[in-house]
Amino acid sequence: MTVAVKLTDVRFAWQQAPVLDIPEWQLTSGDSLFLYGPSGSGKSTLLNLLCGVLTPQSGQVKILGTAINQLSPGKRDRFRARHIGMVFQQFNLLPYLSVKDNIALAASFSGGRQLDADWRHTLIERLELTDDILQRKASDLSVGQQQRVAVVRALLNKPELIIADEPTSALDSDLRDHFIELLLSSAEQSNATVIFVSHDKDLARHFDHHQNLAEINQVEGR
Ligand SMILES: Nc1ncnc2c1ncn2[C@@H]1O[C@H](COP(=O)(O)OP(=O)(O)OP(=O)(O)O)[C@@H](O)[C@H]1O
Repeated sequence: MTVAVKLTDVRFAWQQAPVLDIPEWQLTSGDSLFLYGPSGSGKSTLLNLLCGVLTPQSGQVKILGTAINQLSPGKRDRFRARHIGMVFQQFNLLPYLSVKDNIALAASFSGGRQLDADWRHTLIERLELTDDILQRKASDLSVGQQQRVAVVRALLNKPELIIADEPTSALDSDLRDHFIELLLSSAEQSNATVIFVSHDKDLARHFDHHQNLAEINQVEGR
């Protein structure tokens, strides 16, 4: 069993206000985790530490054996592009580009990885992005369609770690379940580790493990 994520003595504060104090936390490669906790408890902050968008004031954030918080900003960006797929609340699609071009743009950030054209095709089919959708501008899509494009983009480069932050908040319950099944089965095909944050506890049943952030975070009242 290899370790995908390992945090040691991680502390993070926003302007002197402590948000996270995590003595130790780890995830095994290929696991899927549903992470929950009340609003303001630090879930998004933790995800941003995992993908190196934020760095902790102390401690170590190891992703796939690399201490991401100790890399220079440029190396961190390259590491993220190569190894981490992110599906966040705002899908970060470029509104004036077509869906096809949004996907092509993600492929160009592959961090030097060779794009697998068959995998791209499989993802587009699984997430039911029809030719009509592929030609449309991202700004003309429904929220559900944008979410599906965001998943294709996140999985395209076969990242070892997939981080999703409330990606299904705008979907009805049938679409939501379908979306998660697609996300998880696509991740499984590339043996990726998945961390999924949501307020909706009903979604937990899709995941191997469930954890309340309060179980690993020692900051009082979070
Ligand atoms: N950019 C920021 N500047 C200052 N404080 C921040 C910033 N982002 C978050 N915080 C604070 O950090 C704490 C944790 O916020 P975070 O967004 O990580 O929580 P969360 O669990 O993801 O919440 P939610 O479920 O509502 O999205 C909150 O008290 C929040 O006000």
